[in-house]
Amino acid sequence: MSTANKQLIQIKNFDFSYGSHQVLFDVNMDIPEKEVVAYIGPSGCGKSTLLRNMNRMNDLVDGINHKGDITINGSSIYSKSTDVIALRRRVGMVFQHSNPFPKSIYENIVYGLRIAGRSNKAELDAVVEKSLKSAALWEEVKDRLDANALGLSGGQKQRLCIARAIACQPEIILMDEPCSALDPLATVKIEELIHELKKDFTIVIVTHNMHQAARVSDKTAFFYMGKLIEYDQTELIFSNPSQKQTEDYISGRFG
Ligand SMILES: Nc1ncnc2c1ncn2[C@@H]1O[C@H](COP(=O)(O)OP(=O)(O)OP(=O)(O)O)[C@@H](O)[C@H]1O
Repeated sequence: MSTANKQLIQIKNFDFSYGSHQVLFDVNMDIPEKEVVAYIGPSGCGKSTLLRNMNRMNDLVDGINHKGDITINGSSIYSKSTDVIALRRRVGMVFQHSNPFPKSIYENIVYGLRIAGRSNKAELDAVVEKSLKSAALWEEVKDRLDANALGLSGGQKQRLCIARAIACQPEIILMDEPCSALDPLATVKIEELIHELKKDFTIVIVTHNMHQAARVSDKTAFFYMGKLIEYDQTELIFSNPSQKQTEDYISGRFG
């Protein structure tokens, strides 16, 4: 049973502000290992901000403040001893608009490994094949690994970005509206991929697409104005939410 999975990520009494603008209020949430959690809620409710805190991407923004904590495997990501680069390797990220580097398909995948000083060709070749297979892209690109990644289709570029994240052997993959720029067919492929990936990874996905949240996730969190209103099994959220705001949102009455 998926509910028996251990809690990998714990978000505790988490507040977050950009300067004087507080955008998250006392968020508490446990995320189980090897499950998919969807963040839903109206625009500006703080979903992406929370996601970007989980690998400290927000550190790059000036004037930010947080209270509370986020732990992974029991260790605070904010502790003085946290190596932020290593954290971002453990907690990979895929963005709304795919962002391959203007390099070959091969070099995109091994980019993180090269930065980490790994240069053994046999090792890199193996990582490229494994990562592209995991991202369901290998068959489409195995004969043109030296081709520029910018020549791939939108859906292929997004799967390449997922493969690039996988190559760093993360435990967690954060996805910020990964399908919003894709056509329905490419979206289906990514959703099927998410099902496969959860065998090996814990996935948190921000989506505006209610059907997508219902299809891909085990648990769903509904946010409204920076507060976590409801967090439960996806089936329950979509069939019998306990909060009226959740019901109004998923039934399209607001947002
Ligand atoms: N870098 C930033 N600097 C200042 N304010 C920001 C920054 N990023 C986001 N915000 C503000 O924080 C609030 C929450 O934004 P966030 O992007 O987290 O919401 P969201 O729920 O993901 O929205 P959307 O669904 O539209 O992407 C918004 O008011 C937004 O304007």
